Amino acid sequence: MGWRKSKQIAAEAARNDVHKEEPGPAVADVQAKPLLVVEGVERTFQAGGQPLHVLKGIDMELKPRRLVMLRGRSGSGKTTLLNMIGGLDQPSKGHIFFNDLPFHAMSDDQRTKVRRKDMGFIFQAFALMPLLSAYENVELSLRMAGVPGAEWKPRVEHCLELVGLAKRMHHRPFELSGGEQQRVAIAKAIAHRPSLLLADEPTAELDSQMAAQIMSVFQTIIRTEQVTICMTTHDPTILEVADHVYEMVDGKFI
Ligand SMILES: Nc1ncnc2c1ncn2[C@@H]1O[C@H](COP(=O)(O)OP(=O)(O)OP(=O)(O)O)[C@@H](O)[C@H]1O
Repeated sequence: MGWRKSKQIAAEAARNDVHKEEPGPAVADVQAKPLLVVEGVERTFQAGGQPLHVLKGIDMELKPRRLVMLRGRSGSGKTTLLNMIGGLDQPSKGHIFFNDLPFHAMSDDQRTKVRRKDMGFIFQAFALMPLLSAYENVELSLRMAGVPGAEWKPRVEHCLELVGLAKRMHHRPFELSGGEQQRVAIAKAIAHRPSLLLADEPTAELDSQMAAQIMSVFQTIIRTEQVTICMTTHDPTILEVADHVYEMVDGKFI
């Protein structure tokens, strides 16, 4: 359901349905506290001795269990913003709150701890270990997240099933298609149960059919794993599955 649509339904329910004791899911969803808040964020780099203003005052929020897309031309600042949301970089000005934690004021180490526990990342190039099977790749991320060994097997199998690769879990990346490799990367990114998944152009290397499969997997994991997804894209054909699209032009949303 689109963001606007769920908002409309929530407003209507609030107006008409005064007898209901419990709010319906749409109402609960709209009222949910944001997982992430970005306020007046600016980012300036020094390039060739000159300041380069890449982000020029960004405000946004990510509500739980939403699929949010950042769209914009190459160089408009999407990756810079995604890095900031993921705590990989800090704003020159403005505030970022993740789960109420002030990312803009925290040290690298503090942000790294939060990121390892509560965030997952997916990139354009699938970032898998080439000599490890799909299973071993996902298991590795649990090992690195410090998840107890007894939980690995059921969790790895569950995540690979969720992305539709139960039958291919012992294949290595070169034995899988690009779309399948990206699905392993998704299983790897969600294995430690993050609340936020950040994806930088996750469909850029894929044909339209594989891209549609990735978007369908994203919709599944939002529902079943209660994750929020924020992704960048150039691809106009996948925008329709987004709950909300932020359009970026030259470091600002329009
Ligand atoms: N560390 C840095 N130092 C200097 N300039 C940078 C740095 N990181 C990004 N930039 C510049 O900021 C601008 C925005 O880059 P960014 O990667 O955020 O754009 P984008 O919208 O993600 O582009 P694409 O779609 O091509 O990935 C570019 O002009 C880039 O060269």
